[in-house]
Amino acid sequence: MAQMVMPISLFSYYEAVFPHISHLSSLCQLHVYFFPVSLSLSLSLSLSLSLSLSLSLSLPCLSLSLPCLSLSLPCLSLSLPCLSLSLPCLSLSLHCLSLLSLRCSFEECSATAEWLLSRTEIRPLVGIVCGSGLGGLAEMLKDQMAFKYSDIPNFPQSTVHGHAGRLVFGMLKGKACVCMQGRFHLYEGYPIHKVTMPMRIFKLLGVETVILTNAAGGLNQDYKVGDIMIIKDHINMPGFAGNNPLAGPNDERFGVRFPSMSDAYDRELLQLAQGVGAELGFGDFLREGVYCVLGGPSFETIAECRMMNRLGADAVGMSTVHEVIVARHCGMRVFALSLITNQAVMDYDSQEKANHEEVLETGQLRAKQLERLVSNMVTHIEHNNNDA
Ligand SMILES: O=P(O)(O)O[C@@H]1C[C@H](O)[C@@H](CO)O1
Ligand code: HPA
Repeated sequence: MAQMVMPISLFSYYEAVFPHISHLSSLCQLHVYFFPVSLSLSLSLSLSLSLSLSLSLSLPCLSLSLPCLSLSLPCLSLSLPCLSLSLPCLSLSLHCLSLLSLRCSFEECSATAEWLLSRTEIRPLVGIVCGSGLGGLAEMLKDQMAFKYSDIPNFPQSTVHGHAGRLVFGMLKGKACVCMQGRFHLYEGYPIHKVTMPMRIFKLLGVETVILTNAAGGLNQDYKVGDIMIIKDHINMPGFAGNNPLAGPNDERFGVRFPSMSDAYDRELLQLAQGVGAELGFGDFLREGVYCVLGGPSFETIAECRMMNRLGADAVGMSTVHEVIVARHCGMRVFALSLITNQAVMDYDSQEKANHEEVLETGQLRAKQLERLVSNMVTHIEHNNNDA
């Protein structure tokens, strides 16, 4: 009897059972067949073992699945085949797929945080993320203890030039800090949960305040290359299409299901930055504005830049917003800065073209001022936990 391959119904099936898995297709290959009996086999590789048992009822146009058991053990590398036997109307399947690791679960983040805490005595209250070409911020830390991303369990790897790929613990003007010398971007191919996972690790390390920096293209016609823009708000373009790092089941141990974002950028920290900037004599190039994130890696078209500008964005980039959402979700205070490394091209007569080399060069030109602004701010930030 003819068998019908139903890959689409397979993915809806899996999304019903594991709604948090958005990158399943890249991990395993499965076939679903209708009619008398079907057998399918799959293999999955991952850093954690997860076992799930589901009961599913399949009719030609209906597939109903009930997860019965779901178990995951972080930090164990194992791959097991999955065997599923289906009968026309009723099927019972046991899936030994390493799927839950994709979520960056609480257990996985805790394991990473514990791994780090057991290797350093520094208990950071401030977490810093260095944008493209701004890794010099990490060099300001005294009594450093640095870990290569490739040595940290569950941590993604930096793949972009200008992002060194080191997590540096140390003291900045007497305050314990941890600094990501290199961040992750959607365009590197990481699932959005993985891009933002370091924020949850920051939280579990004890971080209370996150300072994020990035390189961005200036959309506001008053901005000049080299300006530093304090981010007062953002526009999450990928979020409009449902690409939000909090999509999927919510783990209340991190935060609430529906976090507010109207207070994403801490207003006291914003005021503090204005004050510190004025004291340092940075008034001429210190701005305050709205950052718009796109997925990248292609830079924007002229029409896209004009559109974003009309929507109220002052600068455009490819990062930060996802991290901010996750940091706020788990209750950390957020302050963020964009260095305007290039003018976004808004005019069809212009010969300018955005390019990564220019981004890195401008980073070098303003690096020292940006470092002074951040380090002076850190000295003034007050924390609940002052034992560190
Ligand atoms: O990590 P950030 O946002 O600073 O990096 C920006 C966006 C792209 O990754 C890159 C483009 O030059 O710089
Ligand atoms: N667009 C997007 N991301 C960027 C830019 C830009 O012009 N400059 C630095 N990062």
